[in-house]
Amino acid sequence: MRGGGPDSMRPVRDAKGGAGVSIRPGDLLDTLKIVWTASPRHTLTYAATSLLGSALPAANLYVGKLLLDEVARSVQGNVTYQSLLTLLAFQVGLTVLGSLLSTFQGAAQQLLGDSLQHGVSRRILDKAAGMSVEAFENAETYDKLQQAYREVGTRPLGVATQLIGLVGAVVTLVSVGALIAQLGFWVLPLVLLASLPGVWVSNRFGVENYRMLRWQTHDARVQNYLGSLLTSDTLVKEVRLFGFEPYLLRRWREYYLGFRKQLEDIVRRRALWGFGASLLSALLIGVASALILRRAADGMIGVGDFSVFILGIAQVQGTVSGFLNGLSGIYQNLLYMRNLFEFLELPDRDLNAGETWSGPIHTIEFQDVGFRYPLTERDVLRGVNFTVRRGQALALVGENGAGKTTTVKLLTRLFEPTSGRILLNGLDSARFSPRSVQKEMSIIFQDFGQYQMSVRDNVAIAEVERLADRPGVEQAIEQAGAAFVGSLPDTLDTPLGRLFQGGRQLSGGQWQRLALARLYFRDASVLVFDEPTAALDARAEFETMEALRGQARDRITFLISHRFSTVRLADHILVLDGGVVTEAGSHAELLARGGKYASLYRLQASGYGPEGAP
Ligand SMILES: Nc1ncnc2c1ncn2[C@@H]1O[C@H](COP(=O)(O)OP(=O)(O)OP(=O)(O)O)[C@@H](O)[C@H]1O
Repeated sequence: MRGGGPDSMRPVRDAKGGAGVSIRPGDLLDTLKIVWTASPRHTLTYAATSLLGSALPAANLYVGKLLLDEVARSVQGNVTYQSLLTLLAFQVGLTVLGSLLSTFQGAAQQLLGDSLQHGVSRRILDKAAGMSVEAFENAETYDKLQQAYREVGTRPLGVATQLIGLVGAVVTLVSVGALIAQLGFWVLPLVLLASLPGVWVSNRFGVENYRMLRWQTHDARVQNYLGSLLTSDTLVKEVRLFGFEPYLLRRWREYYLGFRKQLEDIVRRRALWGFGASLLSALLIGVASALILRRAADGMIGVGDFSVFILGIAQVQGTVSGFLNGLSGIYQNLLYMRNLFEFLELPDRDLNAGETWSGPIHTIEFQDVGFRYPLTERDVLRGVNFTVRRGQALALVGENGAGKTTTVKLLTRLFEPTSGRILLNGLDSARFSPRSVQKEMSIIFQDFGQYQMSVRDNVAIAEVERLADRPGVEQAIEQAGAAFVGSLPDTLDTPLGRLFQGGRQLSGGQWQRLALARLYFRDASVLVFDEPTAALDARAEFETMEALRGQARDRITFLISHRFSTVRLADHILVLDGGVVTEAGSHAELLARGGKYASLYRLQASGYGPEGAP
């Protein structure tokens, strides 16, 4: 798991703590630019229909008032049926216009949302594709990426629609307000005032809710991870056998209970404040109603005016609440956008920066190489020196955590050394672009990928330019001894894995052979085997090592293995201990030296019986 296993899980944090993020002045404009670029046509359509629609409530109120006044006058007999019908036609016209506008508005919103989701997802994926391995191994960056990607479907569109909604609300408020204001100068302020308490409450708790969710991101990820352990097909065997389901469920529930406590706290406080706010609002509306009825009793306003007041209150309240909710919504969405911008602004690691390396690598020399993982306090490699030449195989041995994989990460330019240099053919590797150097290297990692794609894709993605090179794939499969491919229903085109329908699941060793085929498929002068035989049976291991020796003739081979039967085949062996090279030499030399290598070798050999001994 990224960011550590369950042992490194942090406790649920307090929801009321600061979110640690605040929006910047340019964020709104930047967001609008993103929206506009996603689809200018739909942005315009949405804005135009939305703003036109905002003027309709006032028009409706006004026509309704005229209609009521006419009906009242018709009681006295001085109104023609014709004039009533004309007003009705206006009202029907407004209704039709309203539904026409909202139809266009809805369609534009859906299409704009789709373009935005695609556009922003694309930017996030582009960014993720260019991010260093280091960034992925950093929990904070990884959280940012996850959050940005998770909410990409709603947030940017939210800012746009809410902002246009705000302008629309102003149009509605001004037009409806102008009608209400004619009933008396105090009516509008009272009605506006009555809307505020409820809106304040929803605004305040909306922000708090958002902060709570933000704070829960890390813990929610841990909880999700725990859930995924219980639903994973690959882990089910281990989980059942060790029987740690109750532990996982308990941890999962602990996180849930933590979230629940925070939610209950917010819901309780929100309910209390909400109740108080609605009482206050009812009181203010009561006062306004009493005052207006006073004027009606005095014969100063008619039935049409009264309808404007009654319907206007609801309209103003709804619009003010929409306006302020829109404000807080924009704020929350902008907080998300800030996270997105911060993510997009993370320094890129340009894999193409530097001179372009071309041609085979003949020698690799580590000169005093040291390394410390970012944000950590300990050097995991110190003063590592060695030279390896074409045709040679170098084995790295050492106990778990000794620094073997890290050495390979530096060699393959996934990370850069914090001190010292790596020379390729005598030239400083740092001068050359990581991508061009990586082109000369092929690798099978300890935790190699099991791609839920076809057999052919699993092999050929090592060199995507040659995806169609069927003979090349077949050759690599043969070199890797992955003969089982021939008995798959569609041979190279058989889909693999259980994720998708029709996929064939392979055994661990079969997957590993495909990973080996992937390594062979790339035409590289440096081959790196990080535990290449861990999942292979004895025969497969032997064959692999034979093939490896064949391959190694005109290449440089790096081999990490805990199996000494494999390691002894290497020309040169480095023993790493706590990030330092403690012994170096050939198998025979190291045995003769009688140091750590010799003792580890004898320890393992004794496990294999007398034949295993040197
Ligand atoms: N991404 C990382 N961030 C911080 N520390 C790391 C990271 N990856 C590895 N380490 C630390 O670096 C040290 C060397 O790890 P490395 O993976 O190179 O060991 P290894 O010799 O390959 O071990 P193994 O035999 O278990 O594969 C370990 O102490 C490990 O905890």
